[in-house]
Amino acid sequence: MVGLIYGSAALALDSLTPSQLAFIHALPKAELHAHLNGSIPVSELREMALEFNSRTSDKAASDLVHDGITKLQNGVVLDEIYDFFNLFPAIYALTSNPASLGRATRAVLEQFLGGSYPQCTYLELRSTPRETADMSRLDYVRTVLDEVERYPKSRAALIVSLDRKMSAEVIQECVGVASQLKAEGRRVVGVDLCGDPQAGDMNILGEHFADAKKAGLGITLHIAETPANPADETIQLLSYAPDRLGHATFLNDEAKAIVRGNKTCIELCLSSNLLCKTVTKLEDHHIRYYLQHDHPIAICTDDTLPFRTSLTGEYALLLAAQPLGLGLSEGEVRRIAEMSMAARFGQ
Ligand SMILES: CNc1ncnc2c1ncn2[C@@H]1O[C@H](COP(=O)(O)O)[C@@H](O)[C@H]1O
Repeated sequence: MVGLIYGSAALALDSLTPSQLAFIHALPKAELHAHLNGSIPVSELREMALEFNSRTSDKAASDLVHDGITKLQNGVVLDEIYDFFNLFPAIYALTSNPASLGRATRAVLEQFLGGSYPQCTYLELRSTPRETADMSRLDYVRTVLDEVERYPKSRAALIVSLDRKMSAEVIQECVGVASQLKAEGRRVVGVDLCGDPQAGDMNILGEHFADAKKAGLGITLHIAETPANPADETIQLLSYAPDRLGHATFLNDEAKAIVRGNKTCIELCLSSNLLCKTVTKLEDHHIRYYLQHDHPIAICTDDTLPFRTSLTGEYALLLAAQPLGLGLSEGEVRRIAEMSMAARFGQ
């Protein structure tokens, strides 16, 4: 199933010739940066919302869900990136027990890996373990893994996300859950740091990332996603020796030198950055810098639900002629896809 897409990615996709589209479909590529609760197909979420509202007598919860889903269906317009995080309470109300979380995960996996033209060859899905009245964080991760592991190892794996707002105790619990499940042979391949880019204390993270590394997990961090992220925070996050980085939009020269020296793969999400207004226009996107330096990158979707995009759409933004796309050659796009496959944690 390929979800409907809108905006820049849809325009770029529409401008491609049939042979260019066939080229993108045939390209082996990895989706390495997709947040589970931000990637639920809107049709599935709408059904889940109808069922939720028919069951609940909690008027406030029902209104929250109704308003949230209506917004997502109509297309979200964000004034700035911080508006984005307000979308999640409505979605979280719908994925708060093992049955609904499993159902949402199945739909996300099918969206990326199913159909005649799967969006990607391999998906490294990520999600933040949530404790609710109906599940512990361990139950949460097990529920997601049960769905991920329906696909072969060569197609799907899970990254456990840590939210910047989590306390040290909860971070320790999440890294413990990820390490335990990996040791049990479950398909957890890494940990991520995500959430509101201005929240949290980045000083508490070092020992937990060291533990994750010891457990054999890859580390990816959302870094310098906004201009408000201070340079010393970025340098501190880089000192945790991440294997990949998300966004890395506002790196200064010192940070760029470290990242280039370590050849750290950058997960780039073009539509996400444009819609969150951290990048003004496609031609100004920091992908250009990394391409100029032949630095490892992976093109990813981030959150297909609010950003109304798909991985095929994001690749169309690479290939489409300017001004709809970056006008890269098929050779350049192939090289980018190869870099995404080379940066998988679960190889
Ligand atoms: C715009 N770019 C972004 N920057 C930072 N964090 C993001 C994000 N997009 C999503 N998330 C994080 O992922 C969670 C949803 O998926 P899961 O509940 O984990 O499956 C969001 O609540 C947010 O913490």
